[in-house]
Amino acid sequence: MSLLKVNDLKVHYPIRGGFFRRVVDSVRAVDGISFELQPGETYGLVGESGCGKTTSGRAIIGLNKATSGEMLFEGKDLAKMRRAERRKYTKDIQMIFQDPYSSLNGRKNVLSIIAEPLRNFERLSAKEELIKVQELVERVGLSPESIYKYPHQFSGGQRQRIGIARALALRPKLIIADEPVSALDVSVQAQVLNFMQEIQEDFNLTYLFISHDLGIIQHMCDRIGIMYRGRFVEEGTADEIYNNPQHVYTKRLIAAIPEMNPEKRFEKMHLRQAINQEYQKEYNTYFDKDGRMFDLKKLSDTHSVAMQ
Ligand SMILES: Nc1ncnc2c1ncn2[C@@H]1O[C@H](COP(=O)(O)OP(=O)(O)OP(=O)(O)O)[C@@H](O)[C@H]1O
Repeated sequence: MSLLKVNDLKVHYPIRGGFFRRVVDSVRAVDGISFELQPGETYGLVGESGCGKTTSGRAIIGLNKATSGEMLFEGKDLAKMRRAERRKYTKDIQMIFQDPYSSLNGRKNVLSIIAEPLRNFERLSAKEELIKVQELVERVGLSPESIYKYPHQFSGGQRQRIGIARALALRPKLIIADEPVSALDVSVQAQVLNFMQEIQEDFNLTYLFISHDLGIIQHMCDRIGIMYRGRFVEEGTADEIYNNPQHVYTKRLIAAIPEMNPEKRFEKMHLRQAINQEYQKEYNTYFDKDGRMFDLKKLSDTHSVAMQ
């Protein structure tokens, strides 16, 4: 059984207007996406800013309400659960946020920050709690004395490690990582990503990895869903997406990855021009007469694309 099965998920934000602030329209942030996460895999959600990646992650963890659709976690629909029932799953699904500084309470020391989820869910004595927090802090590569320090006393990479320790405290099954390294220096990004891969094995974690950066997604993910305006345009294994992209939008995203090798830059510029021409010439293959994406069509067991 898949760990998480998302079925036709929609999240629409109401737009209110007029004197009575009535709902006059809605933003279709997520407009019918479906995907599954298998235990132990890393699934990447990728797309440009505003395509609905964060909203999808927040709906799964319960920070945004789903307008419709299913989110089956180990077969149980999170979307239909009441608050109290859903709380049980808070232990199993945790989130790591983009900006480790604003997601950690600056007035609390590391001990309180990491102990907070434990206090909410486990009845530990002060000593047991201290031991557990110390183990977690060491596991994420920080010194034992770190627990008495405050977030501003750490570097960005270290703060993200504190966020990870906090997410790990309840031994979750699924971690939703929303742009976990975008706020970090490039030199630190690789360290944090490699560390996330290391703990994935140790803690048996499944990741839903959200990023606009295809380079990072390629490094981290087994399978990838490409989002565009609240919908999927393509889904496949990392290899299928990178080496055999089918949708013009996926091709565009891949061609936009900066080329480090100066000899290949010219080649890449030509590729981008060719894709732009394809976009104009073949528009009807990818979008219907109202400019909407088609539904995903299966090309193989693992590869699907939204084409006519
Ligand atoms: N609370 C909200 N109320 C109204 N519209 C919202 C709200 N949050 C997000 N949106 C809109 O929903 C759409 C999707 O936003 P979302 O943040 O999920 O995208 P994203 O792909 O994660 O982008 P980014 O990488 O910039 O965070 C955008 O058009 C955004 O403006």
